[in-house]
Amino acid sequence: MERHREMKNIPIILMGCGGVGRQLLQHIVHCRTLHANMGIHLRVVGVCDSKTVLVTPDVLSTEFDDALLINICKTKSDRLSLEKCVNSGKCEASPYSEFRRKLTDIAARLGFVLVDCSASSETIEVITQTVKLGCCTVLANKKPLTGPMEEFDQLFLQTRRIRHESTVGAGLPVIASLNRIISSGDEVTSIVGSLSGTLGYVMSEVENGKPFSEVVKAAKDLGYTEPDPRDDLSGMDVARKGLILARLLGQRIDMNTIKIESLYPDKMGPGTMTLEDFLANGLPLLDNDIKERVKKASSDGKVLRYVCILQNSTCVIGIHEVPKDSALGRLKGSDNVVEICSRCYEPPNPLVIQGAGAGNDTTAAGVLADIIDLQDQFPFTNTGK
Ligand SMILES: NC(=O)C1=CN([C@@H]2O[C@H](COP(=O)(O)OP(=O)(O)OC[C@H]3O[C@@H](n4cnc5c(N)ncnc54)[C@H](OP(=O)(O)O)[C@@H]3O)[C@@H](O)[C@H]2O)C=CC1
Ligand SMILES: N[C@@H](CC=O)C(=O)O
Repeated sequence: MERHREMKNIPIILMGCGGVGRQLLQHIVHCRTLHANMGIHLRVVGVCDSKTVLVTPDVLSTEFDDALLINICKTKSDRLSLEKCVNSGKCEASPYSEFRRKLTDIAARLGFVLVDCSASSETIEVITQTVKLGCCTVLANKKPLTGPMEEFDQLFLQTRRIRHESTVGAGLPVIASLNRIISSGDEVTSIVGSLSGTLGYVMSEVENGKPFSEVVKAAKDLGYTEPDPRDDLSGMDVARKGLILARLLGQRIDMNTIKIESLYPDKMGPGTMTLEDFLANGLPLLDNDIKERVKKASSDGKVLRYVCILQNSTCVIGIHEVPKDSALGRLKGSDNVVEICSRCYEPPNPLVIQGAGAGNDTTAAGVLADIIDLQDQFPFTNTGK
């Protein structure tokens, strides 16, 4: 029997074609049948990186076909320019300087989901502009949510059109769970967690006797770290997650109110050392100190974990010695754990969310689920079979 089904076409423009962005495009291609059965078609009409913007010639009627999407992934993973894809499908390339104008032009004609898989602090303006024009946004990038409070407020004026699950805990349902608790009037009293896949992995590997410098490089190769792993080691990446959670709880705070412990000295920072120099020469200088801290903790039956504590309107971030048999102490690899205490989830029985907290696959899966979650913002466009 023929089943007629209403379909939704959801146009997508992707910013950032690195590990997460490429994986997202692959997930979109692999999920075609699943999404078709759900009555959804994800129509990618634009992709950009830091230098080039690719868009379809007519965003109202054309889209990147799957062969082009796969070619974009291959081109970027071979570290070539997106311009190389122009001959392999229906698309036009422009320099990044035209990006903002192009996107706002498109947004005036077509509602789309602007997906931010970059690690840039410069995307906030175009996100806010297009959302104002009626578009939706999905973020893996934490920076647009962790700038000045006014930027956050501006963006969240359109809260129904914003999803950002992957900004905390990668694909884990941390934001969704917290939003449900908040919207039910259940007052959150604390959130304690190991929120960095990189630092979780690093701490559990140094515990096994491996040198700090080696495991940081391994975390980078596994796709857990930020583009510059110092963003993880400085605690900034965790601080951004802490700030996002705090702001969701209604705290009107900025990054400068968060107490952060860095795992490297200022003199090894991005302002003074190149990334290459840091990885080759800076990191090994930190091995001994971490080894000694691991040894000391172990002599007390404890292990080191990099922890974020949100309590009494403060956010504190740094290394703690925790019992080996605690929820934090048992963490392995890149897993995150988040414990939320509230009236309904009173200590010692918090709501616990645990699982893979970094990696391109799980992060891109979180982004894709967010896109699908926005389907109600898009009309039925045709009747398919
Ligand atoms: N990896 C993980 O486990 C997780 C990552 N995230 C977040 O996902 C985001 C992406 O991470 P990842 O894929 O690992 O990062 P990558 O460094 O692999 O990729 C970043 C991409 O963004 C592009 N880019 C840089 N600046 C801009 C800009 N101004 N406009 C558009 N694109 C730009 C880069 O372009 P070019 O190729 O030209 O350099 C690159 O393609 C980050 O914000 C990260 O914090 C969140 C949760 C988990
Ligand atoms: N670098 C981050 C990636 C996810 O946000 C981490 O290690 O957790």
